[in-house]
Amino acid sequence: MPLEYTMPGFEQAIMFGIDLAYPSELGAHTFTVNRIEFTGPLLSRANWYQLLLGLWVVALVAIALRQYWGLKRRVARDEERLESLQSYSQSLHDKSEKYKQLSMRDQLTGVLNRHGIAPELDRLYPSGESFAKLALMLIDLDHFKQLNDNLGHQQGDETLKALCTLILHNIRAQDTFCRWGGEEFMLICPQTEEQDAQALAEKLRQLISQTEFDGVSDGLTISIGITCARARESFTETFQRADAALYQAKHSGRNTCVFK
Ligand SMILES: Nc1nc2c(ncn2[C@@H]2O[C@H](COP(=O)(O)OP(=O)(O)OP(=O)(O)O)[C@@H](O)[C@H]2O)c(=O)[nH]1
Repeated sequence: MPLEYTMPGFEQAIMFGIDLAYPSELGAHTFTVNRIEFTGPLLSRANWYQLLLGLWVVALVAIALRQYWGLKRRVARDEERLESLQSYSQSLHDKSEKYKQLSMRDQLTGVLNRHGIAPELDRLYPSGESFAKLALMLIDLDHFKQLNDNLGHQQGDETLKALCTLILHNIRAQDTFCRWGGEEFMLICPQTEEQDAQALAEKLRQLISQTEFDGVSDGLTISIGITCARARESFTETFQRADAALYQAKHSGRNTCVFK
């Protein structure tokens, strides 16, 4: 051992003795160290095992914690993604509802269009045949082309809107009113007999002819073709009868109601 390490009070010094079994002569000697053994109360086999076990447990806990935090982060990320997908799907659903509603309504007057009345027709004609009493009316403005020509298309539009508002305020909640096309409208009245249908049509006809529409000085009239659905007939058959009734109303001078 180098001399400086043997100084008393030097903390890093390790001292070991060499027990020579036989006296050796003075001079240079070569020694072989076969084994170094550390001893002491802290270096017992049990302590080593405890230390290894402790390290092993610490390593296991560290791995488990790492997995746990990783999993937690992934779950939080997935939840965030799920939330954004849900809100995206909700906005798509809202938009599709909005477009569905728009596609069912006439843009000018806001009443149902042909597409919009289809669910009501499906309800009243299940499997394509009527099964309940109902009245169907076709309402057509008289000489509307003339009104357009004289007062302009814009005035024609305003008149159509006012007409729809007036009719909507004078039918029952269960009746369905729609714009069938151009200046022709359809009114479906469920659970309605011939007499009641005719009375309602006449009430509407009179109401329109007595109303002063803004900007229309000559007055406005309508013709109405009315019919009631017969048992087990198709919508087309009912419609054709109402159309024939309307044709007859037009040809008998307009501003009139005809039942067929
Ligand atoms: N302003 C306006 N006019 C429309 C609209 N849709 C259809 N029309 C017009 O309605 C008129 C319908 O003309 P016709 O089919 O000859 O009917 P009419 O003049 O009312 O004659 P009758 O039905 O026989 O009494 C046409 O001039 C169309 O341009 C609309 O949305 N706005």
